[in-house]
Amino acid sequence: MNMKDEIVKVMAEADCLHSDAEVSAALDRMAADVTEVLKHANPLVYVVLNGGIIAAGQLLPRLRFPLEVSYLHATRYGDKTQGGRLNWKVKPTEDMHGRTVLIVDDILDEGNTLAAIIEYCREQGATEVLTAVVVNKSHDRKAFPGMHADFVGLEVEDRFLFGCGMDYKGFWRNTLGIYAVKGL
Ligand SMILES: O=P(O)(O)OC[C@H]1O[C@H](OP(=O)(O)OP(=O)(O)O)[C@H](O)[C@@H]1O
Ligand SMILES: Nc1nc2[nH]cnc2c(=O)[nH]1
Repeated sequence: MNMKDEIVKVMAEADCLHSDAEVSAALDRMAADVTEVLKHANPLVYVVLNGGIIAAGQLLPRLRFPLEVSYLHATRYGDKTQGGRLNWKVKPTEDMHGRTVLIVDDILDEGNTLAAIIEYCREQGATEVLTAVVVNKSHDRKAFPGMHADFVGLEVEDRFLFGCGMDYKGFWRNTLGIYAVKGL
């Protein structure tokens, strides 16, 4: 099967775990929670590329207080369904010394990605580093016991997901709804 046919088939056979409307409602709740905590903090928001693009694009316009936005690029899955060593493609460039930093990503799975980013931001002098993810995957393989995000939209089951920033072989990041690959 060629790649395009495979990509179309994966979506046709996928299980929709959360509809567009459910994700949208979760983002509303997240935005309210983030606002409550950070409305006076003048945070520096870091979007984690590539997966955090949709999360940030949907969450940030819901935040009606002053903030700055930048990006970093760190990846450890590539086209695979299991993560490897974290590859920093672009490190943060803004001065975060003394700042409250909010990291925005699509998913907290094992948490190695966010753990490394949090550590890096603290080393760079951030006063406080908070994290926001659209989904937290429920399982007992977190990077360390108690690893969690500060703001979570939805809890999802332990399957390989795509949509809302998460890719299947580079495709289908461009949905709001969240899907699980058939059989994975
Ligand atoms: O909690 P973890 O097990 O570390 O996994 C979470 C990370 O995995 C995905 O990124 P990925 O490495 O697939 O890169 P991408 O964002 O470019 O797709 C996702 O966007 C998170 O950043
Ligand atoms: N696309 C995708 N990327 C991930 N990164 C960590 N977990 C996942 C997942 O379930 N799907």
